[in-house]
Amino acid sequence: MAGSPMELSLITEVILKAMAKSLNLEDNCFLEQMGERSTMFARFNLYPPCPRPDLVLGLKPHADGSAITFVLQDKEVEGLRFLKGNQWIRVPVIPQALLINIGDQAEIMSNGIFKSPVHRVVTNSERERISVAVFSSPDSDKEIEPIGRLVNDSRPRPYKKVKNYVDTYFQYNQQGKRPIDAVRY
Ligand SMILES: O=C(O)CCC(=O)C(=O)O
Ligand SMILES: [Fe+2]
Repeated sequence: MAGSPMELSLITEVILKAMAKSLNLEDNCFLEQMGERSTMFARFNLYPPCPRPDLVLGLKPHADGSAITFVLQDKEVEGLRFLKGNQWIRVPVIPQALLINIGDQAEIMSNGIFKSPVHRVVTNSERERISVAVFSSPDSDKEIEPIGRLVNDSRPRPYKKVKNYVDTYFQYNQQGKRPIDAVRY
């Protein structure tokens, strides 16, 4: 499995460079905001079987606080859903695949061009499900902000400069609010 911290930090670099390229920006512009000491933390999720999936979620709706997130899903049991419009879209099981998700900090750096999608996990009445999520975030001492070239009259800048967004994220999440709203003008 691709998944050692070294490999994931290399993949983070490749993805952030490709994202910058796709917007005709300097390859390293997102990476520079990540700083020298960008961080990665892993969350291991275990969703036990639940007799009432209609009543109980495995993980409540949220968007990730990272720049990007890697998710290694269960090899057999699906459960992840992304919100598109007002519909929850099912993510299929693809054994060994790493799902890469955009987090709030990539939304901020890209001035909202890349969206950090809301997602949730449903429970399964018969089977347990496991997943591993690795959150790749900027150095907590580094200030991030929308890249200057992405700010213009038709896309004014909705986000303030922010440092240590992960802290804000957890405070807001705790209160049941969408953390990215804390850094909007
Ligand atoms: O269990 C999953 O597939 C996704 C987990 C997730 O969204 C998270 O840990 O933030
Ligand atoms: Fe998530």
